[in-house]
Formats: sequence, C-alpha cells, structure tokens
Amino acid sequence: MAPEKQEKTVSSTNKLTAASFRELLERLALADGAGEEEESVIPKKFEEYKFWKTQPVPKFDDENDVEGPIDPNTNISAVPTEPLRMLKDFEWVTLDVCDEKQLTEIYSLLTENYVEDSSSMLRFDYSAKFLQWALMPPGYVKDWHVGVRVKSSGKLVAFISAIPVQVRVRDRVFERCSEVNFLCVHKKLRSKRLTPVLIKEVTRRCHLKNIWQAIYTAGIVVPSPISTCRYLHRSINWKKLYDIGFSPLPLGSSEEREIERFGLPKKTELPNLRRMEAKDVEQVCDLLTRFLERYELAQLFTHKEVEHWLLCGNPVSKGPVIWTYVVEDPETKKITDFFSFYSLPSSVSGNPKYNHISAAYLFYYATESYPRDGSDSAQEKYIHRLKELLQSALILANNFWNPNFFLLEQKHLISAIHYGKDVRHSTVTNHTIPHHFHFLYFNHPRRPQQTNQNLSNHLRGVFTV
Ligand SMILES: CCCCCCCCCCCCCC(=O)SCCNC(=O)CCNC(=O)[C@H](O)C(C)(C)COP(=O)(O)OP(=O)(O)OC[C@H]1O[C@@H](n2cnc3c(N)ncnc32)[C@H](O)[C@@H]1OP(=O)(O)O
Repeated sequence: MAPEKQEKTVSSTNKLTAASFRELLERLALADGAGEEEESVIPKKFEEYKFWKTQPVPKFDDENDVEGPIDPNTNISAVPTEPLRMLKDFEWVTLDVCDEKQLTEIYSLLTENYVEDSSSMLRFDYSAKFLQWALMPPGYVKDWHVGVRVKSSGKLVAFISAIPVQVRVRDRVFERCSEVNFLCVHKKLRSKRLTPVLIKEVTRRCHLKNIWQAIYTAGIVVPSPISTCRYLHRSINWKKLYDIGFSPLPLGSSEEREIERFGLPKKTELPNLRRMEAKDVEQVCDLLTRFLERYELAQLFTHKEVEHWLLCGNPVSKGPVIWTYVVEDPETKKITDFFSFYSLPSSVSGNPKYNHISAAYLFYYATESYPRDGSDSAQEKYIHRLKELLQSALILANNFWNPNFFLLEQKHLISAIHYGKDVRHSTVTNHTIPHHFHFLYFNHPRRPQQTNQNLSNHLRGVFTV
C-alpha cells in the first residue's frame, strides 16, 4: 500500500558509485526469478506475533484441508455491547464522515500519519472527498468509523474503519463480510500496542452486525496472507519523479530519452470510448460480474455498489475521485469494456521544489474479450485488448490532471487472484512492493494462487518496459 519509491536511483548525479553499484548488483540478482523470494519472506514466526497468534487466523504453514470459517459464527447476544477498555487519557469516538469538521480531522490524521515509504519521503494524501467515497458505500455502517481521541484536548490520534462487502471464495459466497482499511495511529503513539485494541474494537462492532469474516490488506506480513500483490508504477511525468528521487535514471539512458520513453499522445485511439453514465450501471455490473467469475476470490457487486464505486454520485463520470470509461458498441449499444482509475496523491517531504506527486491508480476494469478458452489466440486477443484499454486510461488520466505516474495496484484484490493459464508470475521487475491480502477467520487450505502481475505482464507493450 505504501507509495514506495521506484527502484533506487543509480545516483542522483548519474555517476555510479561503488555503493550504488553494489546495490545495483544486489538488485539484479534479486530481479532474477523476481519476487518469489520476497514474497516468501516471513519476518517472524507465528508464535512471535503476540497479538495475531491469539486471533482466529491461519498459521503460516497451516496444512488444514478444511476450507471455511475458522471459528463458527457466534451468537450476537454473546458480543459485548460496551467498547473495549481504552488507554487512560484516551477515549473512543465514532466519527461522522458527513460532518465537514470530523472528516477534516480524519483527513489530517491520515495526511500526517498514514502509510509512507521507508524513508518517510512520500506519504499517501487521500483527499477528504476520497475518504467519503471510500468510507460511505451503500449500506455503510457509521459505527464502523472508529476513532480515538485524547480526552483532554479532543485531538484525534487513531482511526480504523470497516465497510460491508460481499465476497466469493471459489464457489462459496460470503454475503456478510467487512473490509477493514485506514488503520492509523499517530506517530507519537506508535509501538504502544494500540493497534490490537483498535482491531478488536472494530471486530466487536462488526460482530454486533452479525459479521464474522473480514478482508484486508497490509504492507507488512501478518498471519497469514492468502495472496500477495505487487505494484507497478508507470511513470508519466518522468522528470519530476526523477527530480524527487522516486524514479531512477537507468544505466546507459539519458534524461531526454526517459522523458521521450514515457511520453503519451494527446488523443485516445480506441473507438467508441466514452465516459460512463448512470444508464450504464446495469450493463457494467453484469460485465464486471461475469469478468470476476474467472477469479478464485472476488468481491460481488450490486447495481448500487457499482454506481457508488464507479460513478461516485455523478450522473456522468467526471472525477475528482474516480473516472470510469466504457466502450459501447454503436449498433447493439452493448458495453463491451470498461476501465476506471482514481486519483490518490502523495505528499513529498524534504524536497525544495515539490511537495506533492499526483498519481492515478487503476481500479476495476472488465472486457468481453476475456479468454473463453485456453487457446493462444483467445489469450492474445485478450492481451491486445487490455493494452488498448490501459493505453487509453493512461492518456485520459494524463489529460485530466497530468498525474506523475499511473499505478497498477490491483488492490481490488480480487482482480489480483486469477486462476487458469494467465496467472504466471511475471518477470516484470519494475519497482513494486509486496501487498498482502488476508481473509480473517477463514481457512484457505488451498490458498488462491500467489498472484498476480498478470496484468502488468500483459502490459509491457503499453509501458515500453
Ligand atoms: C469479523 C470482523 C473482523 C475485523 C478485523 C479484521 C482485521 C483487520 C486488521 C487490520 C487491517 C488494517 C488494514 C490497513 O489499514 S493497512 C494500513 C496500515 N496503516 C499504516 O500503515 C499507516 C501508518 N502506520 C501506522 O499508523 C501504525 O504503524 C500502525 C497502526 C499500522 C501500527 O501501529 P504500531 O506500529 O504502533 O503497532 P502497535 O504497537 O500499535 O501494535 C503492534 C501490533 O499490531 C500489528 N500490526 C501492525 N501493523 C499492522 C497492520 N497494518 N495490519 C495488521 N496488524 C498490524 C503488529 O503486527 C503487532 O501485532 P503482533 O505482531 O504483536 O501480533
């Protein structure tokens, strides 16, 4: 999840120092067979997770052959109705995301304390509008926007949230699940074991709504990922990213060459592409649902949810949070493809020239061109279509607000988990960080495929990598 920097710059002056050369060699060694080692790294043993070992999650090496909830669902009447005990001097609050002032408080907490790269240079800067979009899908539960305030000053110092989702794992549908996100503890309160308390409290509040399974992602490994995902950044404004120290200047290249390499045309070439409108919701929902059937783990969407996630309250898609485009067959009026991307800037610290980078993140997409059989020609057609769609997304994002990079996140995990022929681990070695997906309280004897890079693999053409 972190806005990690791309592969380290060889050197800001383009000179290869001994240290940077060593680093380069290390990275080259790592690049071979990419990622597999990274993903298998488990930082500590299960027993050393003081909190997580007490939770109903699978151990790293669980060989359990029964698939399904680890704990049978408990009677709601057994769930405590009072919040957990909070540390002295602090108190629980439920935040009202519709209230400007409270929304700004969440925004400020996250802007100053949320996910950042290891050198604290880049930090996610979710806008207040984005937070409303992310926290208020259809059926959202106000009680799941959980905060902690300092009693004396009222300052918001921690946050955790959940939203309702429906998830399918292979053939089994979990109609009542939650997705936990935006866990954040103020920097000054770190390492005080507040996180387990926040997690237990949001869990209690989910239980009270008769929800016993949750899905969530983390940049660190906690027991036990059901899948991992890696980011792929596609630079757009390469020069700015280079100036900030985010993007490297590859050996043997020049600034001019890199700028040209990442340049984009002004106009899209894909015929019949237009903004998504409210009238498309039904068709887009149907296309997405069929597209996601190919995945072992997928979120299920109602029409209302599609409307929320892809239009964000607009009758015609227009940002400023999410942009969605459809391809409509002019004769049949059938939507054959769609893609969406959202805006998520990061703040930059310690740079004299820049204090922000803007970024577009790939969100959901689907196409009728997905392979119906395992033939090479079907696969090729699919890859070709994905490239066309992504090239269009890049151009449109660039035209709207000139983001500095376009990020294929595939958070929506969901699309990260494929089965079938197209899930081979990619050899794309662009900077990415592992992104671990978890399903709490659920056994995965046969874990869904270690993901993904499926898409980025297909998109090498678009990315000119
Ligand atoms: C049925 C319904 C169930 C609902 C609940 C489902 C589960 C939801 C799970 C949450 C999904 C969140 C999804 C997102 O939002 S992922 C985004 C997480 N947020 C950030 O990275 C923002 C910046 N960082 C911070 O604010 C803090 O460093 C955080 C809050 C992350 C940790 O603060 P701090 O560094 O001060 O730690 P502590 O002393 O309080 O606590 C230490 C314990 O916390 C465990 N830890 C640390 N980081 C994470 C993490 N990202 N997921 C799960 N566990 C984590 C850690 O292993 C240790 O436990 P153990 O190793 O001893 O066992």
